[in-house]
Amino acid sequence: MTSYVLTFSCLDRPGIVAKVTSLIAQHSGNITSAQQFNDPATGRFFMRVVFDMANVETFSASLSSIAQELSFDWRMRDVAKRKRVLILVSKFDHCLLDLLYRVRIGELRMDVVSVVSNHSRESLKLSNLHGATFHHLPITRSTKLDQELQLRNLIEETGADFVILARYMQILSDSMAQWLEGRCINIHHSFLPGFKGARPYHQAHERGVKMIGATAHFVTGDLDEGPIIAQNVEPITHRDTPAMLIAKGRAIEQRVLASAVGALIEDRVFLNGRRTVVFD
Ligand SMILES: Nc1nc2c(c(=O)[nH]1)N[C@@H](CN(C=O)c1ccc(C(=O)N[C@@H](CCC(=O)O)C(=O)O)cc1)CN2
Repeated sequence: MTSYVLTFSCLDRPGIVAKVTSLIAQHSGNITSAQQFNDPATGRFFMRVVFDMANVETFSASLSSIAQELSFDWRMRDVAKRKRVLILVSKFDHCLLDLLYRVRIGELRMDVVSVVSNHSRESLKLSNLHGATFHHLPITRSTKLDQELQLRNLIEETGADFVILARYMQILSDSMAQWLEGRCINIHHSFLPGFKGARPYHQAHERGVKMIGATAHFVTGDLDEGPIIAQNVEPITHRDTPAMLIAKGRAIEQRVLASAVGALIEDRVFLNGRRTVVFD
C-alpha cells in the first residue's frame, strides 16, 4: 500500500468533495487526512487529501476526467517521494545552516540538491553541507543576466522542485521571478508589509517599533510583495540597538523559514491570487 497526497483547486460548487472522496473509495483507497477551504472572496475551492491506495494508475485516469469536467488544477504524488530543493544564500548563513540541520535530524524530509552563493565557500566559512554540492555564482550589476542564466541551468540540471532564498541579498530579475513563479520562496527579515528592502532592522530601529518579525513569501518581480506563507514576531524594547535586533531576528527568521519550507514540501501551500492558503 502506498500513501499519496492529492491537492487541487477549482471554482467552488456543490459536490466536489463527494465526487473526489467517492472516487478514492471506489478505487479501494483509504483517506487518512483531508482539509478544504472555500474562499468566499475569490469563489475558489482548495483541497488536500492524503490517502493510501494499492493501485493508483486507474484512479489517476478517472481523476483526470473529473478534473476536466470540474476544470480543476490538481497534483498528486507519492508521499515518500522527497522534494528536491536548491538553496541560495549571500553573506549570512544562519537560515541555510538551520535548514540543513533540520534535514539532518529528519524534521524536513527533503533533498538539498545544491547550495548556491554569490560569495565563495571560503568567505562563508561553510564547512559541512551534509552532502549538498556548493556553487559559487558571483554577480555584479553588469553580469546579473549571465549569472541568472547559470542559475537557471543549475536549477534545471539538479531537477530542483523548489528554490529557497535563505538570506540571498540579490534581487532576481522579473524574467527569473516569472520563470520561478510558485516554486521560489524568500525569507524577509521583517514583519511585512513593514520595512521592505535590504536593511529592515535599521528601519525598525529608526521607527521605534516594539515588535520585530520575519516573513516567508513567494518571490515575484515586485520586491518583498509576493504572497505570504508564514510570519512570526517577537517583542523588543528601547534598549535594543540595530545589532541586537539583527541578533534577535536570526531565530525568528530560522523558525519562520523552516515553517514555510515544511508546508511547501508537504504540499500544504496553495497560491490564491495575491494570497495563499496554508493547511496545518
Ligand atoms: N524578484 C525578487 N528578488 C528577491 C526578492 C523578492 O522579493 N523578489 N527578495 C530578496 C530578499 N530581500 C529581502 O528579503 C532583499 C534582498 C536585496 C535587496 C537589495 O536591495 N539588494 C541590493 C544589493 C544588496 C547587496 O548587494 O547587498 C540590490 O540588489 O541592488 C533588497 C531586499 C531576494 N531577491
